[in-house]
Amino acid sequence: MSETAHRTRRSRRAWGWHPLDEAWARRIVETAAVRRGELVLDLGAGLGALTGPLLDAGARVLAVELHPARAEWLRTSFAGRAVTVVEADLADVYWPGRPFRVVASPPYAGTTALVRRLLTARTLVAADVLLQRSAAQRLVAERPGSGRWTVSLGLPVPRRAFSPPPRTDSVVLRVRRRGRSGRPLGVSRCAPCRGC
Ligand SMILES: C[S@@+](CC[C@H](N)C(=O)[O-])C[C@H]1O[C@@H](n2cnc3c(N)ncnc32)[C@H](O)[C@@H]1O
Repeated sequence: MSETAHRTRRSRRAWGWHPLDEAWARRIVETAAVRRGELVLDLGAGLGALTGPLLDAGARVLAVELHPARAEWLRTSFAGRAVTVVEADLADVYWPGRPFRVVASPPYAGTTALVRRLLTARTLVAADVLLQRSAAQRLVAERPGSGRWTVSLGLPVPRRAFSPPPRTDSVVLRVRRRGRSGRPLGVSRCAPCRGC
């Protein structure tokens, strides 16, 4: 195999993903109940499957994407809208100094470390992160963040929500900061069901 072909195969594996269906992306954003004007980080924004619905919900979005062509696509596609595109590695991102939320479908490799790091952010209010079900279940069992957070399984996202369908089911990991009373703070209830 030529060096170029080898590089292309490697980069396909490293960058490839199963794009999220538009209707499911909208459902994830709707379930997160983002409020108008909130600062929301889309970590691993890809081609903006979640960025678009977040902007439509009135959020100010910080979209982080490492792949240069995807970052450029985001800049062009959402030009003039309330989005800042940051071409950077998630491992190097500093969390904002003001209150923020996360609604994201990050790369599955390294999501557990990402969520753990996220929970150290003083200004994080809430996070809705699409993960492989098994990784999300492990995080819920681990209860990271020393009691400052409620970490639970949210919206189940079936394989058919992606094309092509991946091998495993996914779920939105739902993270909410606890208030003094122990109840989740600062986010309205899940919009569609009003009770989860
Ligand atoms: C699972 S895809 C999700 C894309 C998009 N959010 C969606 O739902 O369709 C993850 C994205 O993260 C990007 N990515 C991979 N590693 C990254 C890293 N270390 N830092 C930032 N972005 C990364 C990939 O280029 C890809 O676009």
